[in-house]
Amino acid sequence: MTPPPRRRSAQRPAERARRADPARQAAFDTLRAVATEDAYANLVLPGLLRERRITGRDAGFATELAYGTLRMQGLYDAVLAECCTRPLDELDDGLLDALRLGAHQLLGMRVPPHAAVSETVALVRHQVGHGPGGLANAVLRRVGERDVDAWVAQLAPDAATDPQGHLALAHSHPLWVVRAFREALAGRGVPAERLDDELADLLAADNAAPEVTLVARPGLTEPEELLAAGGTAGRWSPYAVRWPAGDPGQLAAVREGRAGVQDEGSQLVALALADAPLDGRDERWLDLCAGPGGKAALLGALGARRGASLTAVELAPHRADLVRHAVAALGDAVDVRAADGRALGEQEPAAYDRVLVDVPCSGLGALRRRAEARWRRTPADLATLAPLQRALLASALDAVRPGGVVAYVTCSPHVAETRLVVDDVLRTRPDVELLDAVPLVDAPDTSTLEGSGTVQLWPHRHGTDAMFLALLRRR
Ligand SMILES: C[S@@+](CC[C@H](N)C(=O)[O-])C[C@H]1O[C@@H](n2cnc3c(N)ncnc32)[C@H](O)[C@@H]1O
Repeated sequence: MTPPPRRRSAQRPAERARRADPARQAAFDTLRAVATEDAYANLVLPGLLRERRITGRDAGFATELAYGTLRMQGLYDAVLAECCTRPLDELDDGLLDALRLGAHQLLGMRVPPHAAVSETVALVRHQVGHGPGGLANAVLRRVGERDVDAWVAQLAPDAATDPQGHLALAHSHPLWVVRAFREALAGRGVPAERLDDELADLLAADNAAPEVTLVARPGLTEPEELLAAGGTAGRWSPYAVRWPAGDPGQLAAVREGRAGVQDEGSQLVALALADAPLDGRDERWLDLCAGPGGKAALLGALGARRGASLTAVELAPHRADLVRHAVAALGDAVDVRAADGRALGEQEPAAYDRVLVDVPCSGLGALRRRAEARWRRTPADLATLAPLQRALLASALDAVRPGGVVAYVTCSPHVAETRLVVDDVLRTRPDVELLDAVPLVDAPDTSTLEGSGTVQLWPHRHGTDAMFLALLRRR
């Protein structure tokens, strides 16, 4: 992708400093694309690394620098504001991004302070100008006077009187997200005296780089093939293999669609739907929100082994293409359609035996994967998503036959997207009952709430995304 245009102050060429090193430059360009093009860092950076042939340790450095800086931006901005004589919103945008990168090298990575400062100053001089280079030098020297714990102690609200405000700054999450997570943990039965500790663990897990997990699609390959290539066994899913390092796209099984990259939480919810007890016919499965197709590929593979076909519906045509790609190795066992899932229940009432409705959601359960997401999402998103989630679930329930099972899934633990949606449907549809999903998910502590029947996975407990699952049966 093309890096965003660079703003440069007028100066003679002789004053231009040496180029920044390629890894820092790639991280900087990623931050600029996120800010100016609404881009996703996890899509931009790998492209830049490939294009510029940045590999190995340098690629690892650029990745940690870009993603870590984006995650920790809330904390770093507070530190930078303290160290800068001018308000941050008056700074050149590129300068501010470079300062954030410098702060992460000083406070979040083991970069020697002199290198963190001098390389960032070189980046600023090259990208922004000579004068701002001086400012960057002064600000970063002040940032480096304390370590991250000392900065948190100085700048965060008092943990005793404002525990959530403290955690929000210390773990660099927006306060509304911290509050939503706390409510979600409390709603899952975490006792009051443990809430803030568990909340801190959850926020910390969001700031750690997630490991790559593969799925060996049943019938197409075995986990052994991936283990022999260097993976280690997954924790919960029998099809999961943890991939330690390197590009899994280089594996033949992944290239050929016999395996894929998939979080273990996503595998577990698809497996729970496939394993849910069912009387009678079990031949027609449906995935109502299929793009980009990870769960469709696993369900399609599981179904094919049992003689069931899968229909995969996705609204966005380009995402329907991604689903086609993901399920290509399954041949005609999966029928992919670009269509509005909200209409399907009316178009094909009571036609399916098992239905997955993995609704569009805030993604608050996958913040560790999308470094910038926490700063983009707002509480207003939940209001937009709520009617869509309810309409898709209603359509899924209409599309399933009496006796059939619907899995309502979100990649968010927010009560508005999980419990409230399920409570509403159980209140308004007497033809729907909640099944106990907990025994169908082979992982511990998915519900500390006795008898809730729904499953909540957590990054800090399970190492998965915070997936939510409710299994509903049409009576
Ligand atoms: C959470 S994602 C699904 C992830 C997918 N199950 C997987 O495992 O790869 C939700 C998907 O629903 C799609 N979507 C949104 N509105 C839809 C609608 N009305 N009908 C069908 N799909 C929709 C989005 O484009 C998005 O691809």
